[in-house]
Amino acid sequence: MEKVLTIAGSDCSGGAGIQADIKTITVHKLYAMSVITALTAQNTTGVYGVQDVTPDFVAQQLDCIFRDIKPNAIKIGMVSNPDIIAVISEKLQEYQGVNIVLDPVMVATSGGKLLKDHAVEVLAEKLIPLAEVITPNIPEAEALCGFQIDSLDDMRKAAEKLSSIAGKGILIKGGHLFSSADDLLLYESKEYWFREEKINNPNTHGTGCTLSSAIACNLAKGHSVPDSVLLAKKYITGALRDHFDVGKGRGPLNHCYAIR
Ligand SMILES: Nc1ncnc2c1ncn2[C@@H]1O[C@H](COP(=O)(O)OP(=O)(O)OP(=O)(O)O)[C@@H](O)[C@H]1O
Ligand SMILES: Cc1ncc(CO)c(N)n1
Repeated sequence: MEKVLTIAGSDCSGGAGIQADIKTITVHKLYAMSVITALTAQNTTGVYGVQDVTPDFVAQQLDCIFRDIKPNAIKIGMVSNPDIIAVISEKLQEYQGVNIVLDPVMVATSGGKLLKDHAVEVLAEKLIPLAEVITPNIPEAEALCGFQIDSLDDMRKAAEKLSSIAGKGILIKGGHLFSSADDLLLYESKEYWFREEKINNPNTHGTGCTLSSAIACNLAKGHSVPDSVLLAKKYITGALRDHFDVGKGRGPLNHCYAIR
């Protein structure tokens, strides 16, 4: 059985972060491991507290995993601050981590900040180049490339700009744009569009975490990058179509119905 590691923050309400990743990896019938970068006190209505793990303890968790069980793919989510980013970058290079999918998490669906402002440049310099695929949503892509994205054509321009800092694939998620949920992958200078109708479901807490860990699962199974994104897009669309409704705010996905 392939092993997938998630390096991310904990969401105590179970919708995003480590919890969403472990559910996704398990539904893909793979073995899940986790390195926790931060504890968050959050639920479907907001993020109420963040407690970062020390960089040394993040390093210790990574050492324990890589000295014992080598992951076939790695998903990186919330990384919180520059020191945590630096340590993850060093360790992934030391242990030659493969199939790295980086979700540059900055702000939660409910609005809470999950990455310090001054950490964006460090993320771009130290982690983004190591990734097989990065998966920014529209606001994250705007923060990384420095201009506003209002159209599918702007998504294309942003992907091209990001290809100068990203190692390989760039997937810009269109979930935050108007009426469609079209995602654009730029991989090996080729464009792939993954088009889906926008589902009228306000419960999108954890969609980004789930999509990136599903891509990591598919890479671990040996699929190509474009095929991994296609399968992950089907997974997320299936989970959204279930119209699961938990909590008082922007609710989570139902992983039990993502693959039928
Ligand atoms: N209402 C929707 N209908 C269909 N697909 C959606 C919808 N909202 C998001 N998606 C899809 O879900 C995936 C995640 O995109 P999104 O832009 O929501 O990520 P995100 O903002 O990083 O998520 P989060 O921060 O909530 O974890 C993308 O494939 C996107 O197209
Ligand atoms: C821990 C964590 N990671 C990522 C997100 C983004 O959805 C979130 N809300 N919480």
